[in-house]
Order: sequence, then C-alpha cells, then structure tokens
Amino acid sequence: MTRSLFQATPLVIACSSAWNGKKCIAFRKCCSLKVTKKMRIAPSLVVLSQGELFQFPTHVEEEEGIFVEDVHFAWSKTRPQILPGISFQVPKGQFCMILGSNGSGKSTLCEVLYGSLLPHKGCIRTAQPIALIHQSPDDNLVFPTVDTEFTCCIRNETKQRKEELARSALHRIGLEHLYYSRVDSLSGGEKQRVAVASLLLLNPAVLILDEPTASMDASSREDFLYLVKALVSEKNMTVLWVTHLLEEQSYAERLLRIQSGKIVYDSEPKRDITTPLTKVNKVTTRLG
Ligand SMILES: Nc1ncnc2c1ncn2[C@@H]1O[C@H](COP(=O)(O)OP(=O)(O)OP(=O)(O)O)[C@@H](O)[C@H]1O
Repeated sequence: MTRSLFQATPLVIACSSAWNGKKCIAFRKCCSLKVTKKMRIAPSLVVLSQGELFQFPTHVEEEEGIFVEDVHFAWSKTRPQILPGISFQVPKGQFCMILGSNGSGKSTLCEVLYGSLLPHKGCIRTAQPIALIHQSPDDNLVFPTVDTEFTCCIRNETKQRKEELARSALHRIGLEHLYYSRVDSLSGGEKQRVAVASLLLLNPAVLILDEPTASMDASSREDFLYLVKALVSEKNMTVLWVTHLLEEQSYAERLLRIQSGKIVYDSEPKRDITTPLTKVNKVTTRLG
C-alpha cells in the first residue's frame, strides 16, 4: 500500500528526449509548492521518458523502504553514464549509509531517488512521502525565519497549537532560543538541525540526507549524526545517509559503498562500540 500524498491523482507527462534534469527539477518544485509550500516533499509522478513508461515514485509494499533496480542516468547523451545500472534495496526502517568518494555519483543518486532528476531506464520504488536534505544548508531552508520554517510544516492545527508543536520540535534539537531568529543568522550546523527537525514534522516515510555534515566540524558532525538517529529511531523511518566520510559508517545499520555509480560493497559497517554508547546517552538526555 502506498502512502503517497498524491495517491489519488498521479500525474502523467509525455516528454520527448529533450526532457532533462533541470526541467524535471522545475516541474517537481512547482508540483511540490502547491501542496507543501516547502518544495521539499516530492509528489508521485508518472512520466513517459524517451518513449518508455517510467513511474516515479510508484506504489510500494508496506514493508518496502527503497527499491532500486538497474537504474541508468547520464547528464546528456554524449556524456558517460553517472549511474550505469545501479541496483539496491533498503528495507523499511533501516538506517543505511551510502559511502563514496567525490564524483562517484552520490548526489546524482539522491536527486534521482527524490525525483528531481529523471533516470533514463530502470525501476525505482520508494515509500512516500520522501524528503531530501541537501549538502548545502542554504538549500534546505526556504523561509526567512525559523518559526515559519517550522509552522509551515504543520497542517490542520490552530495557530497556538502550531507554535507549541514548533517550539517543542526546536526544543528537541536544543535550539528553542532561536525560535524567532532569522534563518540567515544561523550557523551551518544550526541550519541543518532546523532543516531536519522541521522536515520530520511532515512525517516522511523515507529521509535522504546528501552529505548533510559537509559544513560541520568533527564534533558537530558526531552530535548531528546522533541527533538524527535519535529523532528517526522512534518513527521507523527509512534513512539513506550519503557521505564520503569513512568514520561516519559506525553510526549506520548497513553500509553500501558506491563507486562510479554502482554499488560495489554491501555489508554491516564496522562499529566502535564504546564511543557511540556514550554519545547516545548524551543525546538521549538532551532530547529528554
Ligand atoms: N549539473 C551537472 N551537469 C553535468 N554533470 C554533472 C552535473 N552535476 C554533476 N555532474 C557530474 O556528475 C558526476 C557525479 O557527480 P555527483 O555530484 O553525483 O558526485 P558526488 O559523489 O556527489 O560528488 P561529491 O562528493 O563531490 O559531492 C561528476 O562527474 C560531476 O561532474
């Protein structure tokens, strides 16, 4: 059973080979804007691409998180494929990390999964709604103030209740004092926390984070990882955490290594038992 926001009205678009990533991004933003006003939860979409029917994202079984089979993507016909037939599955509720070096196709994969880039071939099924946190903090926040960033994610509640829920979400990430702050006055790490916490108010079934700690120092990175783990653990959410930092692997339940757009390694990550336990306690305490 799907949990798509658009289950009743999938969109059908006929497009020529001229259809490319940028047009797709613009289209998806317009569609999202109508429903979420935040441009961050991707709608269900059915596309006819280069004569082939492609459905993205499509219906998924209840136990499925992400299903990717033989997906191909190139930026243009004359360029080499960035994703030359990638396949993997992430079960519902798993915290999965994708590790890859610069240029291995991580961001491209994130955009393809999210739906802002259209693959040329293959099959993708993702539980819905799906949310994406970008590498650059400025790409994740779309309103001028922190309070609006949160309250616009809460629907069908009174103004007072929205403020209560928004303050509570900010409290959980230790930033309640920033409720009325301007977004452009926040640090990179604060922006990423606000981005994740506000998006989680929309209850996404799948959360993709594309190198979310890129702007953080080592200590903030660790805190952020544990914070996200704590926030998602109670929601049985499927998480795809994309990184090029080997040391982040110990935080995941599963590790996929991507190389030249293909999965070359799939296993349990190596774990450091002592450090994470200390950190989990610290964050759990703060989350109260
Ligand atoms: N808009 C674009 N147009 C053309 N080529 C692109 C575009 N964006 C990325 N590429 C190319 O696609 C390849 C994969 O890029 P991608 O950003 O997916 O890699 P990545 O693994 O996320 O790298 P990084 O860790 O540096 O962010 C690179 O060779 C890059 O030059």
